[in-house]
Amino acid sequence: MRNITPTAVTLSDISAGYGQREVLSGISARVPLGQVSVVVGANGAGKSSLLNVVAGVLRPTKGTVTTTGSCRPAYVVQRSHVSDALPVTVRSVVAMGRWAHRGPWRRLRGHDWDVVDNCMERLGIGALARRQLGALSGGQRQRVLVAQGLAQEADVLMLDEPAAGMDLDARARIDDALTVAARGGVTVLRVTHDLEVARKADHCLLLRAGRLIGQGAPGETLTERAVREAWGVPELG
Ligand SMILES: Nc1ncnc2c1ncn2[C@@H]1O[C@H](COP(=O)(O)OP(=O)(O)OP(=O)(O)O)[C@@H](O)[C@H]1O
Repeated sequence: MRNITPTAVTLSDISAGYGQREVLSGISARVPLGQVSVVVGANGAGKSSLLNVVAGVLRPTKGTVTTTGSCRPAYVVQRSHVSDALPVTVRSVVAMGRWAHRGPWRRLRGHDWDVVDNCMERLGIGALARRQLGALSGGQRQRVLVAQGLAQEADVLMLDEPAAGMDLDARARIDDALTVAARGGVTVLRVTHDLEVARKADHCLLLRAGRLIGQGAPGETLTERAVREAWGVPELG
């Protein structure tokens, strides 16, 4: 008998879009508790939109999102959504992640700073602690945002292409940090168009043109045929 992990988030027959344009249609899927799940597919397939529906940022026109048990969310945006001019240090940005526990502008306690420093170490940005966010490279900045997400110690951590444009070392750091978080009980849901990342996840949701064409363990879901279909590549011969 297969061992089915409990579900953290259930999507039932979700449709969503922008204005009159529907970009997600009839999506029913589950996000398993305490695992790393990926939303994978080609450009424009609707990955970010689906993440936004789960995060409650984009309201579905049809269907429901239900969560099980404790479900405090954290959402890590893409670095391009953060202003270069923000006059704050790296450590302060990561510390903002603790507002989820202490409330905004409240004095952080010793434990909060331990979490902040630990999250920076996990992402390999400890040495950047006193630098201004705006003075960092794109890849460094993205790691700061992931550290901020981890510092929230959320139940469900959602990330939109957290490793986009990064070098191998930074990507490995992010992968490891997310895996460790999941092993600690956090439900991780990340968007990626990188098949290598998707194959290493515990669970994947494969999208094509706004529809779910597969879900489950990557080994079973990301077959050559399914990948060809998702990327619109015709079969040879
Ligand atoms: N704010 C918006 N307003 C209007 N249309 C949008 C908006 N955001 C996304 N779309 C459209 O919705 C569709 C799905 O976009 P989405 O960003 O969800 O896809 P994606 O799979 O994450 O793409 P990518 O890999 O290129 O980031 C696209 O056709 C896109 O043009």
